[in-house]
Amino acid sequence: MAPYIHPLIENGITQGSDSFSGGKLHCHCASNQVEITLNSNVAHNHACGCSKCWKPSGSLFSIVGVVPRDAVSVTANASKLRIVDKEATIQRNACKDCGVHLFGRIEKDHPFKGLDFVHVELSDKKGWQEPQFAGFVSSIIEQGSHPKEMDEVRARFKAVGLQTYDVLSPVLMDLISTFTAQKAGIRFANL
Ligand SMILES: N[C@@H](CCC(=O)N[C@@H](CS)C(=O)NCC(=O)O)C(=O)O
Ligand SMILES: [Zn+2]
Ligand SMILES: [Zn+2]
Repeated sequence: MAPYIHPLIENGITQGSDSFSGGKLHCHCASNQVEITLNSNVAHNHACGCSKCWKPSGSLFSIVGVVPRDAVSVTANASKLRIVDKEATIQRNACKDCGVHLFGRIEKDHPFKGLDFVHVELSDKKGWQEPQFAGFVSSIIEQGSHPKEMDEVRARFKAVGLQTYDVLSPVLMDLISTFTAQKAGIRFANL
């Protein structure tokens, strides 16, 4: 059986709009949905195969992007949110009833602090940035995907025009290493 990556990929990638300025995300509860409002489009939207990012049922990957945390507000049923793992770098706020992750936030010193991680399929609007690449691809093996299926998974991404990486894209890896270098006292001119 062909690997099922994620609805935003399997239903055909919809290109985002440059003028799109955000919308509301809802959890999967039938009533009293948790709602968050984003006053921004996402950036660095990508498929993530890691075990910690929320995936819709039947999908091998999560699709996750970032927004400035100032652009995120919880606008309904905040009392249903709980942090999945308080020790994790990304504190993923999930609905305690349906399990959907609404937003992930970084509180510790980190290159991506200030950005919240969100899943745009929780919105019914169009215009969100389309997925740009796939990261943490090999991590799906840790959740039970057979190692021999990996060629097929990577080929599926390639077929829809997305590069695959086993950590993050070069742009994001460079951002992380730049932050680490600066922490160690290295100064770069003209960044
Ligand atoms: N192979 C590990 C990778 C986990 C991982 O490092 N995830 C990345 C991508 S979301 C991360 O930045 N995690 C930080 C965190 O979860 O707090 C897994 O699948 O659990
Ligand atoms: Zn819910
Ligand atoms: Zn992840």
